[in-house]
Amino acid sequence: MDSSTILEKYFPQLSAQQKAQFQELGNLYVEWNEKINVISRKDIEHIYERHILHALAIGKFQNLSRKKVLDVGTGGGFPGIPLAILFPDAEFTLVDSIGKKIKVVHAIVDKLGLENVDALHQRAEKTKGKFDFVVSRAVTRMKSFVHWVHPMIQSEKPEDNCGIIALKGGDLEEEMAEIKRMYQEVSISKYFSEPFFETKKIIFVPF
Ligand SMILES: C[S@@+](CC[C@H](N)C(=O)[O-])C[C@H]1O[C@@H](n2cnc3c(N)ncnc32)[C@H](O)[C@@H]1O
Repeated sequence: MDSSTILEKYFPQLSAQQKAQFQELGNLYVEWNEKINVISRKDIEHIYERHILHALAIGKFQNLSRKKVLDVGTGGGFPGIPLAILFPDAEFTLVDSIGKKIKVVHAIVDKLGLENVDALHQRAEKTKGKFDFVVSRAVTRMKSFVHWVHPMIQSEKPEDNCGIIALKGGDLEEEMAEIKRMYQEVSISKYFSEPFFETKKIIFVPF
């Protein structure tokens, strides 16, 4: 499986180390997905587009360099692991309530030598610490999500941006009306031209 074409098209500044890590990442998911289902099996052949590039859309929306980032309900590491490769100077904490998924995250992080990722087997609501951004994909409705994570969001520098950045799809009007907060919706097609992204959105809830 070759990552270079699709990732380098949108991220031409990747270092040789990042390119090698992304290349290895696809191979590791193929290997692990045979043992533990972290990605829908029919999707594994599209891992670079539908999972890795999808996760990296967050990096197009917000520069996470030197930020503290929490990925809630990371499953096998999405969006956290691709973002940790893209932003080696940011600190990532990945949590999931299913232990075997965190086991996959640990194995992948070790194999890639990622030093900026901490992966914890725990429920989102129990997470300790403060983060600039909480990211997620496909975890729960935004109303519950805001409730879980709002105590954990706080920028160390009050003048900086902070909040929730979620990858979502489809019609979100009803779901987002429930949160009764300001938010921003950005179509991922703005960044990536593949038809897969036509219905995909980034939702930013500032805090
Ligand atoms: C559909 S999967 C998505 C996984 C990953 N974010 C992705 O996009 O591939 C949802 C994940 O959220 C996790 N999850 C759901 N509720 C959670 C909670 N309260 N705390 C931590 N993890 C939770 C589940 O265990 C599951 O791994």
